[in-house]
Amino acid sequence: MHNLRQYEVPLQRYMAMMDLQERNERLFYKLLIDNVEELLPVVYTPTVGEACQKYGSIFRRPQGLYISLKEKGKILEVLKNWPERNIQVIVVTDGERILGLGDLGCQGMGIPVGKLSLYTALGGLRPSACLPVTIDVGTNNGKLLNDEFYIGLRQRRATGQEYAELLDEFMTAVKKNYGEKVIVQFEDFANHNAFELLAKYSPTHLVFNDDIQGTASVVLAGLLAALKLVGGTLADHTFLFLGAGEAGTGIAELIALEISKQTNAPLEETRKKIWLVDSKGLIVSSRKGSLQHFKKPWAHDHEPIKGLLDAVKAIKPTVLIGSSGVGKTFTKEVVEAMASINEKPLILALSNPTSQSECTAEEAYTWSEGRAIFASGSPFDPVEYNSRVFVPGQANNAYIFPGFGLGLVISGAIRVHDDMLLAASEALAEQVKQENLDKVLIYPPFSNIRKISANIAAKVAAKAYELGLASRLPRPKDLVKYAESCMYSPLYRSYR
Ligand SMILES: O=C([O-])CC(=O)C(=O)O
Ligand SMILES: [Mg+2]
Repeated sequence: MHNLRQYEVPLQRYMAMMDLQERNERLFYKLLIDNVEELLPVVYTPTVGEACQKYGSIFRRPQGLYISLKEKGKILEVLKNWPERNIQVIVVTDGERILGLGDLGCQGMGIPVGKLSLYTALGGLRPSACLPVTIDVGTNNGKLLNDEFYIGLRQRRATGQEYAELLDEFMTAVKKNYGEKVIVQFEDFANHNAFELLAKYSPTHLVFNDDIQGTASVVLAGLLAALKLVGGTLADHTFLFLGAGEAGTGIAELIALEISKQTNAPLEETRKKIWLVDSKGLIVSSRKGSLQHFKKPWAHDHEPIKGLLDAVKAIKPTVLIGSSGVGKTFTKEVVEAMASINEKPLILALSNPTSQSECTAEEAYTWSEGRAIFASGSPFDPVEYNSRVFVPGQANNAYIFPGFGLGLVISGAIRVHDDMLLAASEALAEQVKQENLDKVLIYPPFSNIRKISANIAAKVAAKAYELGLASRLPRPKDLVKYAESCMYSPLYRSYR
């Protein structure tokens, strides 16, 4: 840590950590686990975003497995080339929508690598059981296509049938090579592919889209915890989203599902408390004809409204959620409008990395005169306002996917079910203590994350057993203890 702290530039710390992962994996994990709050922003969001942008020029040794269009017809062979046989989790991207940074082609490899290092450090999966994969179908990023250091195929993205066939060969090869119980986590695909891939492979594979489902679960957990500060039930709230892509519609759907479970009202009804704004304005029924299919459930009856500020004034939300990937969109006027409608406005600026955050923590607290309950996808330091210290929460799927995956592994689950996402949310919300709420913090600190992950894993596994989706029998009695006993620790053995 002493050596690492000599570097002042975050990207240099990232490179030093990647070198360490290559040189001494056990020490890498020991360091990451013991200094999780300090190192998470280095190996993960936000620094991993910059690393992906500059991946070609900082490239030293390959990490992960690249599968390109050139491997078509040979993907099973390529998988067999990977030195580890016993894979439990794959994180795969095609690099088309890396965080809120857009198409970074196969430089997106930083994301599967980073996510999987959290699977090990936060969720306790063995490093050798983790396989990062980047599917290289080209890139539409002109800057990268002309960059002498670009490491991927220099062509525009394959689409349509060519794309679908490559992905299908990959999914088939994965199941053939690793069996039914390998988790495939889709990460940072563009909307048009993300929803389709999830729908297509959910019935036959153990698949999970972190941007749709993981983000939804972590946000729902924060909302459940926030109810202890604002009072009422979820059904008493009105939600407004800026951004109607994977995160926005995924979160909206999970909130609607939870309200429906709590109140026995049908989903079509509970969805009506949730409004979404996209780049063309409020999503309303008159737009239905031209909406992408994943937005259609959110087209409620209302006059058309163009901008976010007018939408806030018209809808009067109690909760404002940013999931558009566009930074600085929660302006002073927007936050002030939220603060004039609500005594304690709940504001979540989820887009990553920090540059894409809808507003900063300081802006949220200052513009709301210290009344906002705020969390963000990327980390922000505590803020002092009017001699009070506010600690912003990090509403990042890193809280959920490692424990969620551990729960799938320890139960031998063969499919993901929405009820498991709800179970994960409840498990995370339970870990928010009064001392956190006293600081207006709606997430627990990351310093306890392995304990949190074990609890999430236990709840997810319990749900898998309940639903008849678990294949590891008999069911262990104490699932928390069992989860903990399965977790990898980078221990140094004593030989004396
Ligand atoms: O990687 C993160 O920090 C969260 C995430 O999945 C994304 O922004 O796409
Ligand atoms: Mg993501």
